[in-house]
Amino acid sequence: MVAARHILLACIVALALGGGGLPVQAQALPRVAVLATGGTIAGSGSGGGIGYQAGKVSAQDLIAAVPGIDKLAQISAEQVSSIGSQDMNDTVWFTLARRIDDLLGKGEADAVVVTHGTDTMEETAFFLANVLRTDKPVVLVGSMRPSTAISADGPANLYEAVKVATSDGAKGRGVLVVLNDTIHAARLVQKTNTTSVETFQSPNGGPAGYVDPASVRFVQPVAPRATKLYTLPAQPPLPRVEIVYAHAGMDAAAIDDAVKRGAKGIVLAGVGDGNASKAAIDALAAAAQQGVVVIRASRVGSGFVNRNVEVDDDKLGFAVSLDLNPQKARVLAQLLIANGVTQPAAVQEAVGAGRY
Ligand SMILES: NC(=O)CC[C@H](N)C(=O)O
Repeated sequence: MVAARHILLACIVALALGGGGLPVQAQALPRVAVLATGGTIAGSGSGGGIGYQAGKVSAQDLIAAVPGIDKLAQISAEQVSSIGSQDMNDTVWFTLARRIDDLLGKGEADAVVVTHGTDTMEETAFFLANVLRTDKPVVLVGSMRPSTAISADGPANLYEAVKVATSDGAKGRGVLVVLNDTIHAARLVQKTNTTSVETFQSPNGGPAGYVDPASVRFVQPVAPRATKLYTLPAQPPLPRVEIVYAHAGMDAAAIDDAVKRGAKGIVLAGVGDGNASKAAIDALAAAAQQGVVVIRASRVGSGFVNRNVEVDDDKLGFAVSLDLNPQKARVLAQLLIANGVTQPAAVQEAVGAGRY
């Protein structure tokens, strides 16, 4: 009773002082670590021509080119690599994942922004989404025009990425991609146009949200965290998983060769609903019989790949990628195999378990 009265009194005092009764403390800006990997956002050309080199501008210079970014957050910058993302690899991925978990896990930063080339950004985003222990905001950002281009889109995109990373709405959403005023979830995002600034789309669910001068607006609910997080081996590389691209007149050669090269997994970038010629399906079935993880995905670019429609996945020992495109299915297969998950039913369950 006495305790209850004390609490009541404390509440009344707090209410009386609130809204002006107490000195207002200037709120410290959130701390955002920018980890730079290269890409067109750090690209530089000689001017005039269309050519440029990715990954030439340093992390510090990228940030210096964004007016007002220091009003959004206390920014720190680290150079993780200086590559076009066509050269992204397991070594950089391991470094990124460990550094991000360190920065956010030890409370050295409140959010992380990764600058990255756009070609493989969706793969890095999906990889990080499946291995990071932290649930604080991690935002990948890039650009379609180099820093020296007319109307370079990098500075605006970087500004918006920091704005999203520090927004309340980003909390609990895991890894996001921000470009062109649009926010995408790591699982759904895809590069869909070779050169356009609105290249990133989420064809199987739509964007997570939008950024405008006034706000960061999420239009999708916060999805539950991925049920499984994968452990990285002590050292790269991840297990070898190859993508085989289906086409009219396909024979078994590419699949048989992948098995001979020692692939532990094969992802079919199938026609239509993850389909392929009889010769290719037979070769995949033989690979699955030998313990190779086989995931049927699609080269189409949108839509889900479904089980047991034209292909008897149950009988042949295949998993299907659902909404994952071939390049993301490949990353997941690598992580699964590295974590000892190779049975078709367990692979299938893992494909469906991620965060949207
Ligand atoms: N627009 C881009 O970022 C593509 C350039 C480069 N190939 C990269 O992915 O890094």
